[in-house]
Order: sequence, then structure tokens, then C-alpha cells
Amino acid sequence: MTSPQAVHFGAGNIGRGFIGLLLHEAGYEVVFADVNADLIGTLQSTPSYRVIEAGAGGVEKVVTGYRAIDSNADPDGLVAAIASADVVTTAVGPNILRFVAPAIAAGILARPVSARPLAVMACENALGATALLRAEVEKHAAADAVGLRAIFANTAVDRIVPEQSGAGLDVLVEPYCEWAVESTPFGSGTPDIPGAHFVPDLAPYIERKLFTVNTGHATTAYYGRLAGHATIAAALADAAVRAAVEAVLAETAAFLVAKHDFPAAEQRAYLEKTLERFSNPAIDDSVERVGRQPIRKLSRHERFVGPASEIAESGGSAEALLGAMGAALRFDAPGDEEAVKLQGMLRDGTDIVATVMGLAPSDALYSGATATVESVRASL
Ligand SMILES: NC(=O)c1ccc[n+]([C@@H]2O[C@H](COP(=O)([O-])OP(=O)(O)OC[C@H]3O[C@@H](n4cnc5c(N)ncnc54)[C@H](O)[C@@H]3O)[C@@H](O)[C@H]2O)c1
Ligand SMILES: O=P(O)(O)OC[C@@H](O)[C@@H](O)[C@H](O)[C@H](O)CO
Repeated sequence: MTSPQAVHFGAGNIGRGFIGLLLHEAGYEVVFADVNADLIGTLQSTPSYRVIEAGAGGVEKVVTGYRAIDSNADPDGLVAAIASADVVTTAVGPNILRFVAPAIAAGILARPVSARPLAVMACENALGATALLRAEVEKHAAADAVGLRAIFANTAVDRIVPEQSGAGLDVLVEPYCEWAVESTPFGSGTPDIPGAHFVPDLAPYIERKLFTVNTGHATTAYYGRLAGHATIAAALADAAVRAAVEAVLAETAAFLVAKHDFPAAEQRAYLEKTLERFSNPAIDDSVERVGRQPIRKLSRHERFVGPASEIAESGGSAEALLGAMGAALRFDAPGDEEAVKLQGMLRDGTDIVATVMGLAPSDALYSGATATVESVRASL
């Protein structure tokens, strides 16, 4: 019997170090698709790579039996792989989904209607990333035809995978991981991926992950960089940074507990586990990686403005989140295209509250966000 096939877009850190690994462990032949020709060449010429879990309880795993396609150089091969695949996943970044959508649309249209529907799951740090991917796919293929041949499910993906220091394919990761996938789009026939956790309602999982792990991570990165720290673990060992992070996570914890009915003790344990993960001495995670793309991170439904808006709308205080947004605005990292653009916007008077944060004067967070931007501008 032939193995089921999964096409995975993005053979980077989370692609090789988490999603590719789980699909391999589930028995899929993984076909990595990437625009990085060197990386694809190395995958094509190397029969296996290691996923090395660094830290307490970590083990080493080996991924084998994959193929790799350069999505620029072999578009026909990519479409053919999608046409015969069981699963398509992505880990390319939310802003890149629109670029992978045309190939996915063509691959879906090339599938017979009688084939088992393709399971499509975007594994990005964003609310509704798969829904966004679907909307992009439907710009290239009629929604009816797509709906007959594919099932789209949102996911929440959690594993810290820092930038890799070596040139090879091996990936150093933290031992912890969680991949939650919404089950309802599949009815009773969820894909057979033992490492994934299928849940009927993804909202509590993705919001808790994004607004605890990613809000806390980004807060550590932005305050940590301002205090002169290079890594997340070093930043969190700084009492002033840790206090700022804990203040932010106290606001999101209260919000998450109220909105999703998590028992307060469970949220507290989740938060403490998260801070322990950030402090893993075996993971050298840079503040630049974690703070990357501050314009995306400051957008309306992301890790700061998302929870802060809902807190403000319910009459609560989002002072600590607003403070972290101020630190994000000060993320003056010359190697980060969005950071450079944001610094330009601060200097040229762009209405950042409207254009970056997506807030209008009628929004409860508007005045706090405006005061934050103005105070950062005044300090330049
Ligand atoms: N690294 C982590 O700790 C982590 C954890 C959870 C979720 N994520 C999410 O996973 C996604 C990927 O993050 P990462 O850290 O693996 O980034 P990464 O930069 O290591 O990997 C992204 C890969 O996508 C490739 N890519 C870019 N454009 C492409 C295209 N058009 N077609 C195919 N491939 C393309 C890049 O060449 C790169 O290899 C992001 O959404 C991120 O938020 C990352
Ligand atoms: O990938 P980003 O840029 O959305 O966020 C940076 C980190 O917070 C993120 O990659 C975490 O390491 C990851 O989300 C942990 O699951």
C-alpha cells in the first residue's frame, strides 16, 4: 500500500522542526515546497535530517522519506503533487499565504471530484490563517469547485523553533509542542495525524496560545531589546523585563479566563509553563527573531491590539498591553524590513493608529493607542 502524501509549503524552522516531523511520524510521505532553491537542493540531496529537542526531557528524532520541490522552478510538479496529495499544510508566514494560494488552487482544480477531499491546514501564528488561505485560493478558483474538492481547517501551532545556527537541515527545537486543529470541517473523518489534537472549537486554543505565548514572547523581545539583551532567556532573567511581561500576561489571562471560561488555576499553570519555556537555557532564541515584523504584530487582530481592544471594550484596563505596544514601536532593528518601515512612519507622521493598528476613533482602545504612539514620537 502506498503512503498517504502531504505537501508542506515552507521548509523552514517550523516546517522541518514540527509540522514535517508530525506528518512523517503519522506515516505521510512529506513533499516540502519552498522558494529557497539552496534549501530545496539540500533536501533533495540529503535523505534524512534530525529534529533535536533541546532541554529537559528532549529526545532526538529523524525525518526520512521526504521529497522536495522548488515552487518557482517546478510549478507543474508542485500542482501535480497537490492534485494527488491527501493533505496540504503551510508554515510560511501569514503574509505569504497569498503567494502560495495560486498553486494550491490549481492543484485543487486538478483533483477529480470523486477523490477524497484534500485537507488544507495553514500552520501560522494568526487567527483564522486557514480561512485567510481559503479566501486567497478562491481568488484563483471558483468557491464551489474548491468546496467540492477540499476541506479547510484552522489550526493553532505551538513549538519554539529559534533561528538555526548550522548550515544543514537538522533543526534544534524545544521539547514542548502542540498542534490543535478544528475538527468540525472534517465531520467524522479527521485526517489520521496522531500528533495533532482535533478540537471542535479552536477559538479558546488559538486565543490562549496567541495571547499568552505570542503576546508574552513579543513583550519579552521588545522590552528585552530596549534593555540591551540579545536573547529571550536573558531578557526574561532581567527583573524589570519580567515584571513588564507578567503585567501584560496578567491582563491577557484575566481576559482569556473571562472570555473562554478557563479555570483561573489552569490559565496560571499555562502561563507559568510558558515563562519556563521562554527561559529554556538550551534554546538560544534572539529578540530579533521573536520581535520580527512589528507591523504585523501591531495589527488589529494580532497579539497586542487584539486582546487590548477587547479588554478596553469591556471597560477594563489594558495599560500594560499599551506599554508593550510602545516598546514594539521602539523596535528599531535595522535588519527587519517592517521595523525600518515603522520607524519611518513614526518620523513622517503617518497615522499609525489607523493604518497599522486598524483602530478608528469609535474604538475603545483608540485614545490609549493614540497616546502611546504620540508618547513614542515625542521621545524620538
Ligand atoms: N519558529 C517558531 O517558533 C514558530 C512557532 C509556531 C508558529 N510559527 C509560525 O510558522 C510560520 C513559519 O515560521 P518559521 O519560524 O518556520 O519561519 P522560517 O523563515 O524559518 O520558514 C519559512 C519558510 O517559508 C519559505 N517561504 C517563503 N515564501 C514562500 C513561498 N512563497 N512558497 C513556499 N515557501 C516559502 C521560506 O523560504 C522559509 O524556508 C510563521 O507563520 C510563524 O509565525 C513559528
Ligand atoms: O512567528 P511570529 O513572528 O509570529 O512570532 C515569533 C515567536 O513568538 C513565535 O515564532 C513563537 O516562537 C511560536 O509561536 C511558539 O509557538
